[in-house]
Amino acid sequence: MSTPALALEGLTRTFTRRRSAPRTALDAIDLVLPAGGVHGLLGPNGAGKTTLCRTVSTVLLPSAGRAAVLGHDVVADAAWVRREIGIVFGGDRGLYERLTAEENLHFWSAMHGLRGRAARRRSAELLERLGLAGRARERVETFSRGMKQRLHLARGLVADPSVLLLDEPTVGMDPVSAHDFRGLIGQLRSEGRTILLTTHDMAEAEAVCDTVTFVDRGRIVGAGTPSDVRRLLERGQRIRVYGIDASALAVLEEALVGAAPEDAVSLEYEEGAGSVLLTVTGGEETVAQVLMAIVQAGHTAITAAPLSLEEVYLGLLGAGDRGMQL
Ligand SMILES: Nc1ncnc2c1ncn2[C@@H]1O[C@H](COP(=O)(O)OP(=O)(O)OP(=O)(O)O)[C@@H](O)[C@H]1O
Repeated sequence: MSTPALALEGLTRTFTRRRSAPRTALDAIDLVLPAGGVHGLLGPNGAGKTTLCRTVSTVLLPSAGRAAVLGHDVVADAAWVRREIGIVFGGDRGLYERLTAEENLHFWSAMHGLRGRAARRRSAELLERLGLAGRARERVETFSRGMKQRLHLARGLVADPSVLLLDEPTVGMDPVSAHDFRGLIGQLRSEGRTILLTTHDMAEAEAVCDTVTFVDRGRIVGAGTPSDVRRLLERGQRIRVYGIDASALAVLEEALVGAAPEDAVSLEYEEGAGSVLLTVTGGEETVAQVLMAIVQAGHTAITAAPLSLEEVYLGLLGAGDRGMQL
């Protein structure tokens, strides 16, 4: 097998602070990602995505375990790793707002050892490529979120890295800019680069990634391909049962006991509407058993709809403690 782009072995990062208990942001992560392609790291706020990017990019030291980029250890071979990777963080960090786009890129080119004409050529190339040539001489503070993110990406590409870490790059962008930015990610992929993309947007992961790894509370809770994600989306239903009063509710609750695992069904009684909303997470079989139990309890006024991305995602994260496999 060729050298993986990223190999994490028991990677752990704990933050210790004087007055509070230590916080484990990465908890013994094992992960191998092949060279080439877009690899998504999906997780909610606080999952550990940024800490992982910062550790892999040598900004933070691991507390335990190891991480290697293209076979080079991020601690022992930090200088090599820094040369070989590009980092793009979402949000406002890392750009000099008072400088123009061009000045920012000249600065970052200089940081990578490019001077004079070489720096100017590289900056011009990147500004052109990222659709910013027309605004090259304007201050970054006048840019939209999408333009700033494209400039961030230009900055990440200055050293022509083979591995790019994109940490929530489309956060705060309008849908059109986010769509265009995903197009750029596709282009970078087709040039043979490896892209690690963190996001909390499941649809984004499905749209651009070759593999997705779900993280929650510093641990990996699932991994698979976008078609696994698609299957997840098709999993589970929201079922509404009408014509329910308090006594019918008790009967229905009883009928559901044993029909499906307890944590696969959540029930919300809407007294005013006289209906019950059941959120069922699980495969087709679980949904079928729940529907059967409802019908057997004497109800036929039922509607069912697939779960939203958000609901499936939360269901998956909830399953993390049980060691979920996609
Ligand atoms: N410098 C730090 N000092 C103390 N705790 C930290 C530090 N950086 C991160 N943490 C904690 O580590 C955990 C993981 O944070 P991290 O920023 O890596 O998550 P994330 O998945 O990137 O979330 P977000 O999407 O909100 O950026 C959180 O509980 C966070 O509070």
